[in-house]
Amino acid sequence: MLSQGFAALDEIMCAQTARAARLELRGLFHRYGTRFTSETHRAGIRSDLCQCLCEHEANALGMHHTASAIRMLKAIGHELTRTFDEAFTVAPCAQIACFPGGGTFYQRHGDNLYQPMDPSTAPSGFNNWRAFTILMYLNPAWTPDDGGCLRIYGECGGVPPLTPLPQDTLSAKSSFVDLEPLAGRVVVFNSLLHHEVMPVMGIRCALTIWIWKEDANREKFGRS
Ligand SMILES: O=C(O)CCC(=O)C(=O)O
Ligand SMILES: [Fe+2]
Repeated sequence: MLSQGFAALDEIMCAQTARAARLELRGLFHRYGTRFTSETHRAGIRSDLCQCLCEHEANALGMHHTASAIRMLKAIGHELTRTFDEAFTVAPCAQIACFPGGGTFYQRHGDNLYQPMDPSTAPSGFNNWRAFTILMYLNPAWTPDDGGCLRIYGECGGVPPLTPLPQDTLSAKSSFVDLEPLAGRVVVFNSLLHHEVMPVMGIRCALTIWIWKEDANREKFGRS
């Protein structure tokens, strides 16, 4: 994974449980809408319904399949971070997200960004302290007509996980892979890698957990 910056693991959760978790997510959004700010919607960056949800909150809401999916993602996160010497934290809560179809999308972005600065004005640094993104998809019977592939661009800086990427790997010309959001599929990638959700025609649900790198940015960015 470290040489290319991402990995996909299939059938980590059985299709039945993924289907049940997806129903729970859809039920939650149907009942309560989303607490997530619509800033990013207004700016045309993303058009999913999305919010933060912890395992205990999922259980309290009776979303037990979702809770077990969050637990699974966190366990994968803990396994992954055990393989590094550096200090990482697995975020306590997940992001839950459903794209309602109709061409909804999440435009190309990095979950973290490295901003090289002129050293005479400001230190270079990362935008936040996400190191790895771990996603699980919950979409049984997904077909190519449903769209919604996760497109991951470019190459990764490899070890250590937050090695800045050369800027040209982030250019529009960089190569990409498309991964379908299949039920039970887990995708892990370096949070610096650019990625986007291609136009979604079906209803596409996913859970995300981020792994944080403990560093000076922690003070700057807080625990969000
Ligand atoms: O759902 C996906 O495949 C990716 C979502 C994403 O990029 C994000 O929430 O930052
Ligand atoms: Fe992202």
